[in-house]
Amino acid sequence: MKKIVLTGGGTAGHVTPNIALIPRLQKEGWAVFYIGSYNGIEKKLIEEINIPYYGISSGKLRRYFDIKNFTDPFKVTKGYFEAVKIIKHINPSMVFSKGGFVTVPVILAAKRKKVPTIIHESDITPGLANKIGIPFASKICATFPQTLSHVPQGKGVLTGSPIREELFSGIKSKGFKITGFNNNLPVLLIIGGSLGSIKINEVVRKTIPTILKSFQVIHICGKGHIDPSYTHLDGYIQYEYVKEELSDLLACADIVVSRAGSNTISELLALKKPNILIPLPSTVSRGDQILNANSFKDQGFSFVLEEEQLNKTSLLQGLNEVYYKRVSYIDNMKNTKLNNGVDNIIKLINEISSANK
Ligand SMILES: CC(=O)N[C@H]1[C@@H](OP(=O)(O)OP(=O)(O)OC[C@H]2O[C@@H](n3ccc(=O)[nH]c3=O)[C@H](O)[C@@H]2O)O[C@H](CO)[C@@H](O)[C@@H]1O
Repeated sequence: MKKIVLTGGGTAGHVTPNIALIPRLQKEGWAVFYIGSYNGIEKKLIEEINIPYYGISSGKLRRYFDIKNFTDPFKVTKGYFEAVKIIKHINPSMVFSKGGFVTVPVILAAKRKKVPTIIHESDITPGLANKIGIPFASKICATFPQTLSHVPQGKGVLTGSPIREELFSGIKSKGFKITGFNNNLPVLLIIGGSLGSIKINEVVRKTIPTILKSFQVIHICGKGHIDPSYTHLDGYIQYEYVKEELSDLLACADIVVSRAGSNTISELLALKKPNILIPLPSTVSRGDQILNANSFKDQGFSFVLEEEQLNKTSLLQGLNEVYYKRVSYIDNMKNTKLNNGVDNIIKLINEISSANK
């Protein structure tokens, strides 16, 4: 049986694309294994779907000074030796890496064991872990066409982001049943990235009495960020993180407010959900979400609100504007050439593994 190792972790955005590929890989006869960190979000998400999971030591790679810069290289080195051992044991014919720090030792170990690697880059510019991995990879899959100019010529392939199949089969009435909502007012879904967003949560809660006059609100606020003092409000429901129910919740959402993580926005585009994007600012990231958001705005898919401008007034204006123009946003999204990446990536995996026999 052909064996493939998937790797990626740190945030859900580095795991859900791998999860999207698994059913198709299995259908095509691949035995799937996963390498992630000892305790990252990937461990929970992957073990839940019964894929053999191997944890390795993982350290963060930083471009800035931090006292941990002195200890993390040892963790990464330990992770490398663990990954070499695991890859030797599994003996896969392919490694597929979705990025995140934990993937660096895995890619280096695959190189040492002469196993070809494919990397997927979801954002417009490659993150640090993928930058380190790119020279060792056979191909780099990209969500955005602009990414191809950031990778060596001949290595980049525009595949799109793999999207979990179940997201396309959400049922509106089930979403209503889960939330207790109805058809009387439109539904607004708020999702602050896989970890939530304290800033978005804060402004949403300040504005909620006014928002509730026009919308019913599903608020996915991140682990540990549910505020019990708002649970009594009619038409407002909070979740920390949503798993299989996400498809039904999205099915009943008329518009969405979101961070601009690449996977979430690819999902919103695929499901044609008019949206307001509030990208993670460049003060706390490399600015990848700002590029993602502006690219979606330029294509007429999204309304962008910068976090620096986010307050009660701008949020309410944005909601009014997007709801009022929702049909034109949906029309723009119908014309996209950015597609679900599952087919393209599976094809590439099969091609590279056959060429390497
Ligand atoms: C803080 C940070 O580092 N953010 C990065 C991270 O974002 P983050 O991990 O937030 O990534 P994305 O928005 O890309 O993906 C989140 C994934 O989790 C899923 N989900 C989320 C919430 C929930 O309750 N249930 C659920 O299933 C979404 O549907 C999506 O599939 O990776 C992205 C892809 O490289 C980058 O663009 C982001 O800049």
